[in-house]
Amino acid sequence: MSALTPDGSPDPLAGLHDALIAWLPTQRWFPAKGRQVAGVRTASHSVISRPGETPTVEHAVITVSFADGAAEERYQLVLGSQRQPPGDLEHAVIGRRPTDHGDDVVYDGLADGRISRLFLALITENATREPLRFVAEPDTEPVIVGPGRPLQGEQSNSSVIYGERAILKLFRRATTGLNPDLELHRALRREGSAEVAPLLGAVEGSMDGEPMTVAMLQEYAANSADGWSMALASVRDLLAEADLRADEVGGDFAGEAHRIGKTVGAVHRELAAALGTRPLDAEVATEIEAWMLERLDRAASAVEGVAEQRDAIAAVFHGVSDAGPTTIQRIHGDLHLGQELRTPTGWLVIDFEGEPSKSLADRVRPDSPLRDVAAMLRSFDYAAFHQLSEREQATDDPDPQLERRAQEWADRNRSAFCDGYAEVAGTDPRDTPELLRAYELDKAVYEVLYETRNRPGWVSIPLRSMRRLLTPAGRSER
Ligand SMILES: Nc1ncnc2c1ncn2[C@@H]1O[C@H](COP(=O)(O)OP(=O)(O)O)[C@@H](O)[C@H]1O
Ligand SMILES: O=P(O)(O)O[C@H]1O[C@H](CO)[C@@H](O[C@H]2O[C@H](CO)[C@@H](O)[C@H](O)[C@H]2O)[C@H](O)[C@H]1O
Repeated sequence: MSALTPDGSPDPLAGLHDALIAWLPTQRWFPAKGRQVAGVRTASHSVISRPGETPTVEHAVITVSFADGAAEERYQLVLGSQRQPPGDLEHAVIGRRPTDHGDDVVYDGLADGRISRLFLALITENATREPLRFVAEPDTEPVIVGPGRPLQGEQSNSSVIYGERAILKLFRRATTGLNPDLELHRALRREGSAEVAPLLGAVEGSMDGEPMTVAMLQEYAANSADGWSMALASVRDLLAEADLRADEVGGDFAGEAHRIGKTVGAVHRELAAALGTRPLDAEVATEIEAWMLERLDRAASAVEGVAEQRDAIAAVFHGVSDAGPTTIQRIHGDLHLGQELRTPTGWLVIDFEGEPSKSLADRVRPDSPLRDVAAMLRSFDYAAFHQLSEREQATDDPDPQLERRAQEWADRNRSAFCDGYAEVAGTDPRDTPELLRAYELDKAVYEVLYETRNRPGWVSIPLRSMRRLLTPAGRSER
């Protein structure tokens, strides 16, 4: 463990390394939970608060190394420290750090309303606290400055909400370059998109001499519900009513699936207008197939169920080369029902960061919009079979009738989504079934890996879909 920063100066977090090693794996946003952290060192560090202000507020990028020798990863921290922080910050404490005048308690800064308030104030003032630049988007109404409330729940990053008006997201994984979430929200704002929450500001910094996105501020969609919870409620209603068809159950979701399809179609049109399109030519097709195969081989070496089907899946990926004339463009890259919010007036798409495990270069690569469409079709499958997979784990007794009904829900909502998408995008995804199937299988392979690492109890959901997509019946079920 080094006590020096890359420029040779003493590491300002040196006294905290052991505490950070213990704390990181307990954080929801830290993806490498199962792996033992071997060490941390500071890659960059700055103090945001003014001398004498309490609490002291620091921004740091730390480099994390792992006991299994895997590649190091970098994460962003906002830290607060004070001799004796208020008792309600107890849950956020990371550790103690010796100073010249005694120990300070260091904690996760976003848990402290004083610190989230400072971030909002600095964005509103377009302030610079070297090397960080706090920027309000041009022509936005300033948000009334006040403390933020940390968002609870499943997240890859960390967010705070300001009085139902704005939401600030601190990106945890530190990468150089413009974060696609900020980049695409900026582009969509320029297009006047009604399908995303308007961007209000950002915090930008630098790392290794390159720009880096620290955080992003957006309008908060008050009174919204996410598509995943709504879809699960609908499936639950259907499975509880043995005698009714999906269209007869109170919680039928098809109208919403249709609206989501229109929303995704509109986002694709806007992204194409803002950032352009290119033909999916032979060279691009070969590249896309190569990424698919590379991830298939990773999944096959980790999961037996994938290894058994490896060649059959690889054959489906040829659908990309055989697609015929079509285009590529910037896309969302990790769409699912949880990335869609139902507001009182319609649907919003959130979180344009792309798949968390991909490099930035891969996440910003133009791709077929069918990657997003396929990801949504996968999400309808997930929602349909989630309850059944829990039931099967608990009882080990599959119920074919419930399975048929879950499949009925998936088919109904998948087609409603495609209908809505085709109405707005002007192309029907079902007109290129082999290309769509290639993307759907690629997503299922990704999900098998994702679930194996993060939620092993869920892996049966994508494995089941993977098998279905390889059967002749799976081809026509749309
Ligand atoms: N603009 C918004 N308005 C209301 N809630 C939002 C907004 N953006 C995000 N959220 C809420 O925050 C959660 C996490 O946001 P997301 O952008 O997906 O973060 P992450 O990148 O950490 O996964 C979402 O599931 C949603 O509940
Ligand atoms: O939301 P993230 O950007 O962190 O995306 C990752 O996590 C998602 C789960 O939260 C994961 O999505 C998978 O599970 C969903 C249900 O929880 C399901 O609706 C999706 O279809 C399925 O892919 C996503 O793949 C992953 O990148």
